[in-house]
Amino acid sequence: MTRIAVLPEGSVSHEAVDYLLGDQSCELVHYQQITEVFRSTDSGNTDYSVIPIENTIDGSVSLHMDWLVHEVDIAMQAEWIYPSIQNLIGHRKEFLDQAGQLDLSKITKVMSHPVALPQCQQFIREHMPHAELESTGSTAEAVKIVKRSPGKGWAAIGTRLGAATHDLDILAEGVTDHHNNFTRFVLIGHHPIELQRKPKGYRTSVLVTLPEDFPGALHQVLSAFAWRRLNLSRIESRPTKRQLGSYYFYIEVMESLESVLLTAAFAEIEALKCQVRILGSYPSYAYDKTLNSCDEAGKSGGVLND
Ligand SMILES: O=C(O)C(=O)Cc1ccccc1
Repeated sequence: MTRIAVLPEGSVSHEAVDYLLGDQSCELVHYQQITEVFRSTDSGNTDYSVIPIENTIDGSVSLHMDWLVHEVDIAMQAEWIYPSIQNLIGHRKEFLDQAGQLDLSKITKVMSHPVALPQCQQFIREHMPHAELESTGSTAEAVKIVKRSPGKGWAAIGTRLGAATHDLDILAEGVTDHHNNFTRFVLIGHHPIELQRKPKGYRTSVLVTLPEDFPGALHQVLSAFAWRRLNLSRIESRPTKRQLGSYYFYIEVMESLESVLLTAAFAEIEALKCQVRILGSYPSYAYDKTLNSCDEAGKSGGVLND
């Protein structure tokens, strides 16, 4: 059976891969840290890894992008987006006032994944301005730590599945500051994956490194796509880590590598003496909330007082 490495049970990544797979059965292998998720497919222990790479509010997940580029050589085989509708989770009875109402200002520490905390900044500032913030390897790990530490006034930001997995209370739901909050995930592996779901299109991700001392090089790279009417969905510069001021460009094109237009564009870019490294050419799946049993969208956010 296909084995897929993913962050712990109850993490956003776990919900997201469940959603992508639907009824398709695969064995999920859970790891505490994203570096272990990467290594697992790199060493052949699993066939694929689930990696969150971009978020509506926080932008690129730089650590994960850097691992994809510098630490492993594993192709992107699918991408999809999934909503991050986070919840505040804790031991409810710790935060009740004398009237039996939930008082979130009693919370002393909020723990979560570093991508989830910035998504809920305003909510945290408004309801628990004095709480300390602490990053964990995943939202699910934060829930687990809170579960094991009753009486300390700690709370976690995490998923419904995380609260259910660790049998902890949801204190407030939909606590992200912007409700149109999605995360883009990629499935990386050494072979294409057959999914039952129908893709909405194809994408190709590529790294382009410009030659030194070449005025207008980026302009010419972009022209190779533009005049062929190839749409780009993302472009980002990242340090090569070789010397200060040296960057590569991560570019996503909304086209499959089977397109002759795209291969011609890459040939043109290489003729400009740029280095082209293809990270993957893969199907892209749209989000359809009618297919999602975990979906909390549509619920009004707020503190749960009953
Ligand atoms: O920590 C998790 O649950 C993850 O899967 C990483 C993450 C965190 C926040 C938004 C999307 C993914």
